[in-house]
Amino acid sequence: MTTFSLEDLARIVAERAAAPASESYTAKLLVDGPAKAAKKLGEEAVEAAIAAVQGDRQSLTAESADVLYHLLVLLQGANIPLIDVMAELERRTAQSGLAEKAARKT
Ligand SMILES: N=c1c2ncn([C@@H]3O[C@H](COP(=O)(O)OP(=O)(O)OP(=O)(O)O)[C@@H](O)[C@H]3O)c2ncn1[C@@H]1O[C@H](COP(=O)(O)O)[C@@H](O)[C@H]1O
Repeated sequence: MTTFSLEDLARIVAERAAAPASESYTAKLLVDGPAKAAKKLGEEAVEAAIAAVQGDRQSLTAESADVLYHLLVLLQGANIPLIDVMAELERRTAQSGLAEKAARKT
């Protein structure tokens, strides 16, 4: 059991964004520009999907961590606070995904 949260990681990412790129992978990704972080996020998402299809729980756990970390770096670079994403997710709790999909098709 851990009390470590995505908010905790987002805080670390925000702090490391200001570090020299030679000392921080986070800072290096951000200095390289949004396309670099976006590419890494895409790669990690594909690796997570492959691990899921293969039923590899250990890899899926590790790749999911990579996906979440790289998503937070991408959000940091785009100046989108994690709380905005959480607010969007909270807004969606008012409706089931299937109902939302059906509403879009009419
Ligand atoms: N959670 C992570 C995290 N997850 C993954 N990674 C890095 O993401 C990279 C994953 O890419 P790959 O597996 O493709 O490895 P790679 O081939 O070296 O990557 P590239 O050369 O293609 O960029 C690795 O270098 C990992 O070390 C992370 N780097 C940092 N963090 C967190 O960010 C904090 C600050 O890190 P720095 O910014 O490096 O100080 C750390 O203490 C962690 O809490």
